[in-house]
Amino acid sequence: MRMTVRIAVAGASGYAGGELLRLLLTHPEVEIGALTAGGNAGSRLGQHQPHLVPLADRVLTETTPAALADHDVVFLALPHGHSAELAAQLDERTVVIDCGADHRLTNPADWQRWYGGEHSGSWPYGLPELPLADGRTQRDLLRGSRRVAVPGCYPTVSSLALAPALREHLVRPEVVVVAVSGTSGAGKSLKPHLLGSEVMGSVSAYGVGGAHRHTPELAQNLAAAGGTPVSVSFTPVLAPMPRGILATCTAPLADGVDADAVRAAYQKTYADEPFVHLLPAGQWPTTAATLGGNALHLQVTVDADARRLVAVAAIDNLTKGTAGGAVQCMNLALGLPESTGLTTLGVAP
Ligand SMILES: NC(=O)C1=CN([C@@H]2O[C@H](COP(=O)(O)OP(=O)(O)OC[C@H]3O[C@@H](n4cnc5c(N)ncnc54)[C@H](OP(=O)(O)O)[C@@H]3O)[C@@H](O)[C@H]2O)C=CC1
Ligand SMILES: CC(=O)N[C@@H](CCC(=O)OP(=O)(O)O)C(=O)O
Repeated sequence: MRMTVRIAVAGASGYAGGELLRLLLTHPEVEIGALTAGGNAGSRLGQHQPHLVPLADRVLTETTPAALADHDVVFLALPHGHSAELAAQLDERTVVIDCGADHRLTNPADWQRWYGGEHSGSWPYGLPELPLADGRTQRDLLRGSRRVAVPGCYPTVSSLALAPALREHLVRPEVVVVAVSGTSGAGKSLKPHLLGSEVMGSVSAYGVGGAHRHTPELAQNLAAAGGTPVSVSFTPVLAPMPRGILATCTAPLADGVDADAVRAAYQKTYADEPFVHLLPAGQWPTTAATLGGNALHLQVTVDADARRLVAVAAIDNLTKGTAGGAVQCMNLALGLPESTGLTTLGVAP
């Protein structure tokens, strides 16, 4: 049965907001309502998102509860800390999907340590494919939900790369993740380390030594998968490309585990997942193959000498890593088929 879902996007001038609109424009059940921004309210959307031609002449309005009222679904693509107060003023029946971090962490002490200030509480975590220790997947907690916290882009790719190994107890719960990201992960606002002359022709680590705020989010996800606390060493790396993340994830193998057991577990876990693409043995993910699509490309093997599992995964940080994941969650919340309006097709070369 066809339904018309009226949606609003707060933060429509930003990278995440733009990607949401690119996907929602081809979603068969969606009608696009309010588009809001901060300082850029009053300007044309086409000035900020020239690729969204059908919406070019829409004018951005201020981000207020009144502007977002009377929509079936409100996407919040705002900087951290802006969602809670706004969401509290929206009707409880409205589906609110927050791309920011405000409601991702379940432990208030983690929120205080990594973000500071009062914790606004947690919402169902929007990573449908995440396998859980009790045999369910996270999508079971998202069906019909009126509030969803979309994951950070690094936790999306690295959680799905490692979760099957933890759930099947193929590794010890001590993981190491090194993930290379394109610059759009940092948003549009001006940051000195993201100036063209600083980024071009160079790859650099940041947030080194367990200092990145995605560390507790990843630990939370992997604990949910394995049913036991997981120690996480996470190092993000910035690369001179606009989109894409490649995460290399390793963990010590449990006794007796070999490559066949690892591959079988990953095949079983993701066999029916439309957006997790386990590559044929020997083929390794590239960010280029994921661009513009909602697929996570994954490969896994063992390093027999080092006795470690090695999983490598790639996503488009703005699609599967933000907006595509958010649309999956909207579909689940509304009872639509989860893949509606989404594609695994990338853009190449
Ligand atoms: N980029 C990514 O890969 C990912 C982003 N996210 C999350 O999505 C959210 C948006 O990120 P992103 O799009 O990259 O960021 P951008 O900086 O590109 O966009 C931010 C948006 O928020 C608006 N905004 C900023 N301040 C205010 C304010 N005070 N009141 C109302 N609107 C405001 C901006 O409007 P204006 O143009 O008027 O300033 C803009 O539309 C963040 O929480 C981010 O953490 C999550 C996963 C991945
Ligand atoms: C390259 C880059 O700077 N990436 C961002 C992560 C973006 C992301 O996933 O977002 P949230 O802010 O929603 O958690 C960073 O490291 O802060």
